[in-house]
Amino acid sequence: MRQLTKIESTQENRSRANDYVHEVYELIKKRNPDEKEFLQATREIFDSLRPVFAKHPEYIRNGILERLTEPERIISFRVSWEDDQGKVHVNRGFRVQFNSDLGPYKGGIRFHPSVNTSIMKFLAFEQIFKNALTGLPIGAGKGGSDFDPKGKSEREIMRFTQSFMTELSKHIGPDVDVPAGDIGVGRREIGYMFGQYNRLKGGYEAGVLTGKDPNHGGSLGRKEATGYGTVYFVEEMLNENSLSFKDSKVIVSGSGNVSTYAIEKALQLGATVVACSDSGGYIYDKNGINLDTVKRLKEVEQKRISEYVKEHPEAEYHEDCTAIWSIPCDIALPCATQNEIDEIAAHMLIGNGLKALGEGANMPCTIEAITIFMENGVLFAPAKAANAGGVAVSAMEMSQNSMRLAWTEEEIDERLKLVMKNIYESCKTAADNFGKPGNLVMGANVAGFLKVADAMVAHGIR
Ligand SMILES: NC(=O)c1ccc[n+]([C@@H]2O[C@H](COP(=O)([O-])OP(=O)(O)OC[C@H]3O[C@@H](n4cnc5c(N)ncnc54)[C@H](O)[C@@H]3O)[C@@H](O)[C@H]2O)c1
Repeated sequence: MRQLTKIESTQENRSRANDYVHEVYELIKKRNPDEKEFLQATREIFDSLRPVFAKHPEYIRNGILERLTEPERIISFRVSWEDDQGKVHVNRGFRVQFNSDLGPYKGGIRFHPSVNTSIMKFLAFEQIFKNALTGLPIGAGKGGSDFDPKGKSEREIMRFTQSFMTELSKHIGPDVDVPAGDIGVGRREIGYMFGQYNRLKGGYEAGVLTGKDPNHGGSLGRKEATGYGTVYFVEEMLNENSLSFKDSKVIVSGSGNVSTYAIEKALQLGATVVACSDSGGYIYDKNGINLDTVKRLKEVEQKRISEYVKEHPEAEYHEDCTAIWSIPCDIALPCATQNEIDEIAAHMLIGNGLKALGEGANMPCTIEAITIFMENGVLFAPAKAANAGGVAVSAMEMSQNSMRLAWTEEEIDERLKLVMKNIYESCKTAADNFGKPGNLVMGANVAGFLKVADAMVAHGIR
């Protein structure tokens, strides 16, 4: 009889959890009908959380999901600036301060014409779980502008960035909100933002931004952290399954910050990277691409990846960047942008023998593509976990700034490796505990959620 009551109550909890998740998702859809990327990000998380609510009804009582999916604050502002010809332009700036239960808001700034409220919200929402997974004291935010840096002069970029920071500076601070870079925002833009912030505040607040130049308050190893961290995480996953990067054929999309250092680490671990891309197209070299050339073209000369074949005629250039996924490989590392791998790309990769995929970019695979990978036994490292190395080293930069000291590159790399290993273990354990062994998508969502949900319960309803 007692046994029966227990089973009934378990079933009751399960159905209450399903109803709760369904109701909250319907509410979010109704409230944000046009935000397709944000809805995609929430749906992907919600699917993982049903067993958590069945086991922990206290999260339902505390309205965790309703609160967790509504940003604490969204700031939207005008950014006016003058081009080199004296013409006035107006862009829109954003900062989404999503959740501060684990620390000051933390997350990058993106400059890209596609930036809108939905993209900012999806990125800031994902950041909640990612930052929680690092185990470091950071909340979650994201910001940016629909400004397109492509084709702009150095001075135009500086004027725009200063104008952007003039407004943003009212809403951030070392203990409030600490932005970093993302697409279109690298060390140069962070430098201009940092200069403008300090000018406006009349002081030197080293901890207000991360991703700074290591010669001026930045951390060694930050530039490399996301790409290296992704490869460290994927290597953990491969080793667990008696595989490794050594002698593997790898494709990395993009040729920006994350891609470059994912390529570098994969090469160091003995892989051959046969292709990379930019938004114009991709290069393919069956013998392995030359990273020095990619770095010079992208980091120094700011040129298109198509220029690569002028120096390496043995390589091929193709204009459609999405066709990069038609090249056979053992490991795919999408490191460019959201939704770059859909069902068609997933089927092509699997047909060509893909064994593992690590998401270096944020949400690079559609939900349908993820399902296809999992159903076909591809080892899958989700972005929230795999690309958390960047924000982890950003948090280390905050620590160094507070202590007014600098750790060595070796110290940072050791800490990064440890963080990525711990994230892998937390994801694996959470997946085991909630009945989906080996499912790192579920593991990452659940492990990140538990950390932030417990803090939200502890901090009361607000
Ligand atoms: N920079 C970080 O520390 C960090 C941390 C975590 C996650 N991310 C995520 O990683 C991704 C890349 O960020 P980044 O900092 O390297 O930006 P970046 O601007 O340095 O590089 C982006 C690269 O992607 C290319 N690209 C853009 N759209 C493309 C497309 N449709 N197909 C192929 N290539 C395309 C660009 O040409 C560029 O080479 C983003 O999703 C970002 O949110 C970045």
